[in-house]
Amino acid sequence: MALTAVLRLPARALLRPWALLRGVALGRTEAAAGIRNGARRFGSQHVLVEPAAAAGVAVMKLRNPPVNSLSLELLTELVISLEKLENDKVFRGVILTSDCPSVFSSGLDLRELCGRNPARYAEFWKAVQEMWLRFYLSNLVLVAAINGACPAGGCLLSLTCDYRVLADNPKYLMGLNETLLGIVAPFWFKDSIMNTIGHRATEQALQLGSLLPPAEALQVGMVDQVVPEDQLLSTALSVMAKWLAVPDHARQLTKSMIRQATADRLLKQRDADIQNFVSFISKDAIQKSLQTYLEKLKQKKG
Ligand SMILES: CC/C=C\C/C=C\C/C=C\CCC/C=C/C(=O)SCCNC(=O)CCNC(=O)[C@H](O)C(C)(C)COP(=O)(O)OP(=O)(O)OC[C@H]1O[C@@H](n2cnc3c(N)ncnc32)[C@H](O)[C@@H]1OP(=O)(O)O
Repeated sequence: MALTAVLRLPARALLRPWALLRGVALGRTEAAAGIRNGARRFGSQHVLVEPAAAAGVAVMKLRNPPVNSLSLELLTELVISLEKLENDKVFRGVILTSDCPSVFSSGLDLRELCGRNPARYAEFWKAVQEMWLRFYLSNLVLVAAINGACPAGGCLLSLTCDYRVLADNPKYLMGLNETLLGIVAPFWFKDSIMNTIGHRATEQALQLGSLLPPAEALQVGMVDQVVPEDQLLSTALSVMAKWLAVPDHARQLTKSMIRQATADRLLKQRDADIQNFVSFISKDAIQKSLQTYLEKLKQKKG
């Protein structure tokens, strides 16, 4: 089912997440197999959601091969999937991870930032904002199990989580590298990282566009734990158990007390932020810079 068709579905369908997601994305056979096995397994084209072994926990996997770039479709499906889990009283926590080998997410889809018209840029940026706001303020416990490279928008997505566990692999670099592309991380990207690693570390990481290997990401506080790759999911589940031992209402109000002010800064100026983005990204110099970066990425293999 096309994304536009999903968005046209009636509101009551959106309140019945599993029916919707099953219909959206799984072929009849796969959906039937999920029910037959007694394990409900749901998904959309780019997001797979399955219950974890632990009660009340879902695993949400990004699957937009090859590198989980955050396209308009993936961003929209992420938000819909999270909303479904929030509306399903069964779930209290989500482990966010990748279904693509060696990449958690390559960040915003660069094809969304190049050669599009202003209306499309605006639509895309609104979806980026929405993803950040919904994940950052989610009342569920979100644990990122980072099983691959995590640059830029991928890092932002992980920063919305309550806890980050990174698999120990020197190739799994993480950070907000926007300056290296000749672009500027917006204030709410900056707020997200500054709330996590502090003022001084942000000054360096953001200006230098640092992509840190696991040991350095841990040292600076960008992640909370680094573990061998084969222990990533079990560690995420242990962390989740600890967080879920706290009564939801007390934890949720505390989370909101800490995060709402940061979210409000964007909420108060969403439209201005979109206009700012559209005008910035449409500049010839910025487009040239992004095209050059994309070309270099493509030539890397050759
Ligand atoms: C005054 C102004 C004030 C305020 C500013 C106002 C507004 C703000 C303006 C802009 C803000 C924008 C914020 C942007 C955030 C972003 O997230 S931009 C994206 C940044 N991402 C990256 O830099 C990562 C790039 N990718 C990689 O480094 C690597 O691909 C990888 C380490 C993730 C994986 O490496 P490999 O496994 O080796 O895979 P390949 O490199 O071979 O890639 C495979 C394939 O995928 C394509 N690709 C990679 N990343 C992206 C991407 N992000 N988007 C689209 N496509 C991507 C890559 O080109 C390859 O394509 P093919 O060659 O196979 O066609």
